[in-house]
Amino acid sequence: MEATVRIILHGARGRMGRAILNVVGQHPGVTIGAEVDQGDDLAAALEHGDVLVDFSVPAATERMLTLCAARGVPVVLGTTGHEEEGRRKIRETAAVIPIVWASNFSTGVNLLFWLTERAAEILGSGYDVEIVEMHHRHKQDAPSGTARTLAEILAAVRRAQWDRDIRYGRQGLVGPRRPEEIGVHAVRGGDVVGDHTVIFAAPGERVELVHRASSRETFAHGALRAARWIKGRPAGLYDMRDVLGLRVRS
Ligand SMILES: NC(=O)C1=CN([C@@H]2O[C@H](COP(=O)(O)OP(=O)(O)OC[C@H]3O[C@@H](n4cnc5c(N)ncnc54)[C@H](OP(=O)(O)O)[C@@H]3O)[C@@H](O)[C@H]2O)C=CC1
Ligand SMILES: O=C(O)C1=N[C@H](C(=O)O)C[C@H](O)C1
Repeated sequence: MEATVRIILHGARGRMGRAILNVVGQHPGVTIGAEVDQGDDLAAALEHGDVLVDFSVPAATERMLTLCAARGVPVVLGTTGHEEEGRRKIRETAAVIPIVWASNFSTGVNLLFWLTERAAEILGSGYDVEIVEMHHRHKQDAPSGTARTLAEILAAVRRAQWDRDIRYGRQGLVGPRRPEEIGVHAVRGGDVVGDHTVIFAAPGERVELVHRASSRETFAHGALRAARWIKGRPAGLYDMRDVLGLRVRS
């Protein structure tokens, strides 16, 4: 008999919260213990579940993590758009409780992360790399968390310097492209769930790795899979590549 996992859903009335509520019935042993949004009593809600799943806003992260750490509640963290201070809080809290922090919970995007790392290693510095993402008109943060993760992967393989080499969009007399640049471009419009393209361009050829999400339920399934995975883990910072077994350890 499999253990049950009761979810505290933070951001329950949002687009992702609703997607999770739509699919949770397809995950045997996973139930919703509490639904929390802005203005609800998160501290009280934490008494009704084993794992908190968060798809809300970056401004809510600090308090949410403080409460979860105090009560030993593991966190599956999907919210994107944190500044450095918020990112630091997530890393520090992972010393106390287990956190799966993933900019994208879809299996396909996590394969894209893996393929991007391999392609960057194989193609090398002779190829110019650019990332293009497109999302719906309501998205608050840019570039997407997924685009940031892709840029981090490329920067690590190419030993790029983040502040100098990450190039967000281009405008004006920018001059020729420096080979070290990693271009990151955000497009917004309509109801696009989430598209990401990584371009490797050299004289004479171009490789493009593309992922297109057509339903938020793909992220919801991944987040529920992560919730089941994290229950009972030791404190630490994990991501979806750990959950899926795609982590390459050197
Ligand atoms: N990692 C991944 O795979 C994915 C990540 N995301 C990320 O998830 C986040 C949410 O996306 P989405 O669902 O589209 O956004 P929505 O704006 O649809 O939902 C956000 C939800 O958070 C609630 N909220 C706002 N402030 C607080 C607060 N202080 N405490 C608790 N809840 C709060 C909102 O309530 P109210 O409306 O009342 O303000 C709303 O219900 C974004 O950062 C997005 O980038 C999205 C998809 C996949
Ligand atoms: O806000 C969204 O919608 C999405 N956000 C995540 C991101 O910022 O990467 C993941 C997905 O692309 C949808």
